[in-house]
Amino acid sequence: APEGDRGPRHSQKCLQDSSGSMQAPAAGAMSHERAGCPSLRSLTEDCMRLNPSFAGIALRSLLAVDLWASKRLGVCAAEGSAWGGARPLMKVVEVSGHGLPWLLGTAYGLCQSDSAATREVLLNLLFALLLDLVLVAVVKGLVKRRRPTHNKMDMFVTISVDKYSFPSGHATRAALVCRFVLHHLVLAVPLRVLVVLWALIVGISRVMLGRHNVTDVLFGLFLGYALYSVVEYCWLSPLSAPALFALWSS
Ligand SMILES: CC(C)=CCC/C(C)=C/CC/C(C)=C/CC/C(C)=C/COP(=O)(O)O
Repeated sequence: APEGDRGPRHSQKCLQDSSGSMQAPAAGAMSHERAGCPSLRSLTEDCMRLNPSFAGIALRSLLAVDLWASKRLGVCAAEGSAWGGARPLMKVVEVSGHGLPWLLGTAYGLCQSDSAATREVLLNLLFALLLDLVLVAVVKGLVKRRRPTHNKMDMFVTISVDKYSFPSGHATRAALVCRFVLHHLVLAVPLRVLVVLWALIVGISRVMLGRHNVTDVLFGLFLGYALYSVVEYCWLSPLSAPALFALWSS
């Protein structure tokens, strides 16, 4: 009979010795395999494949919904897509959340600032942006999730791990910068609302451009939000990092 038709009775027979009693699996496994019977381990693996856990089913279902929704929401993924006309605008939003302008702008501000308080804030922002870049690169390298198939790889300056999509680096940066700015800049309420809207639009634009799946962006926003707490915890000051501040005070 084919492998799949043998069923539990076959498995049970294989685990019994000639006297009909059940054998300890480790002792019997080798001889049973030699006799053409699957080992207990391969039976357990087959069983897990046929009967996956609830968590496994939930994860697969979530990923299926994620792929389906991301494909439908990727309305600016190409010029010919449903909202292809909005693609240039989405690409401007993309540049506004890119790492390079943020890093260069912060470094420039740091070199130009002549107040100790501004320098402290900008140094911590630079530290936060670099930490974010490293963290996202590590997670992308570990998870290795491919970008959606409908994404056109025409992004402005990327590094090698940016071929992967989990998590969205733009989303982590947007959430991190948003929290940072709201905590350290005194802004009028309409401006504070604008900062939050900018972060959300950066996240949404990643899916609309077809760069990311929805879960990449949601996790990215969460990671950036959480990373700000780490930055606050490790806050660099002339007391905690005197050598670093000495670089700019001379
Ligand atoms: C310290 C200074 C001033 C410069 C550091 C230079 C440096 C290492 C720059 C790298 C910036 C860069 C290329 C970031 C990648 C941004 C990017 C394309 C992320 C991908 O975002 P995603 O949302 O598509 O995941």
